[in-house]
Amino acid sequence: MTDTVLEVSELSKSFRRRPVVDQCSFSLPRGSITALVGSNGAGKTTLMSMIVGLLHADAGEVTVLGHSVDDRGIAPGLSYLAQHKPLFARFSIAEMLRFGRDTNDRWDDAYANRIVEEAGLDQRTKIKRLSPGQRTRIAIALVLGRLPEIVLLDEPLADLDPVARRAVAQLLMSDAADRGTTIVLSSHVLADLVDVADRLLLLRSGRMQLNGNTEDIVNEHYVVRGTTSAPDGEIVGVIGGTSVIRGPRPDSTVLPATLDDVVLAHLSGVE
Ligand SMILES: Nc1ncnc2c1ncn2[C@@H]1O[C@H](COP(=O)(O)OP(=O)(O)OP(=O)(O)O)[C@@H](O)[C@H]1O
Repeated sequence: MTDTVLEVSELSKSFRRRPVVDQCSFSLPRGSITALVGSNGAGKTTLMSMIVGLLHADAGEVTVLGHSVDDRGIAPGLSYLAQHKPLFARFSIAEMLRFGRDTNDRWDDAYANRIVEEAGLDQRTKIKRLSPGQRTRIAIALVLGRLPEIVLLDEPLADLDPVARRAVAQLLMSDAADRGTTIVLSSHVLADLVDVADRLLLLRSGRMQLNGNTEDIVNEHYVVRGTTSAPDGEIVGVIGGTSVIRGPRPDSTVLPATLDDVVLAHLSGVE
C-alpha cells in the first residue's frame, strides 16, 4: 500500500475575487520528489503557503502526515523554504547553524555541518557576505538539518550555478532515498528539476493541469507535425508547428513526446 504523506483536496484561493489557486487536488507518496512547475504568477507560492499553513485557504483541505492543516503555522514534520530564503544577515554561518540547533527539537548537527562543508564554505563567514547561491546552500542545510519528513522548497535552485545545482539536486535525491523524505520543489523552469523529480505537478493559471508520475505523464502524450487533427486524443498545445496530443500513441511511427514537449505544450495551450 502506498504511504501517502501529503494530501491536498479541492484547495482554492482568490485574491480580490480573482482565483489564484483553483480547486487543486493531489496526493504525494512518502519518499517522492515532486516538481511543482508553472509560469510566473501561476500560483505556486500561494499553493505552497496554504500547504504549510501560512495562508488560509478559501476552500478545500490539506492533510499532512495524517493531520489536517489549519492556519496556525507549519505542521510538525514539515519544513518549508520560502523563495526569499530567510537567514540572519549579521550572523556567521556557524551562528546560523547554532540557531538551527537551538531552535529545533529534532536536529542533526553533523548532517547540517556536512552540507555546509560540502559547499566549501568557511563557517566564520557572515551570511551578508555570501552570494545568493551560497545562501541557498545554508538555507538548505538548515531545512534538512531538522530531519523533516516533508520538505517544500520554493524555487530553491534558481540562484545556483550548474555545478551547485547538481550538488543540491544530488543532496535532495540522497535525502529522499536514504531517509524517505518527501520533497516538493517549485520552479518556473522544468529544466531545473527534470533530473531530480519523479513526479510532476503542473499549474496553469491556478489549475492543476498535470499531476502524476513523470514517466506516466510522458507516456500519455505523443507529438505530430502540424495542427490539423488529433485522431486519438486532444491537442493540448502547439510548439513550433508540432502538436502535442494527450491520448494513446496510435502506432510506433508516431513520435513519442518528451517531458519538455508535454510541459511546454500544457503551459502554452492551444490558441
Ligand atoms: N497577497 C496577495 N494579494 C494579492 N495578490 C496576490 C497575493 N499573493 C499573490 N498574489 C497574486 O497571485 C498570483 C499568483 O502568485 P504566486 O506568487 O502564487 O505565483 P508563483 O507561481 O509562485 O509565481 P513566481 O514563479 O513568479 O514566483 C499572482 O498574480 C500574484 O500577483
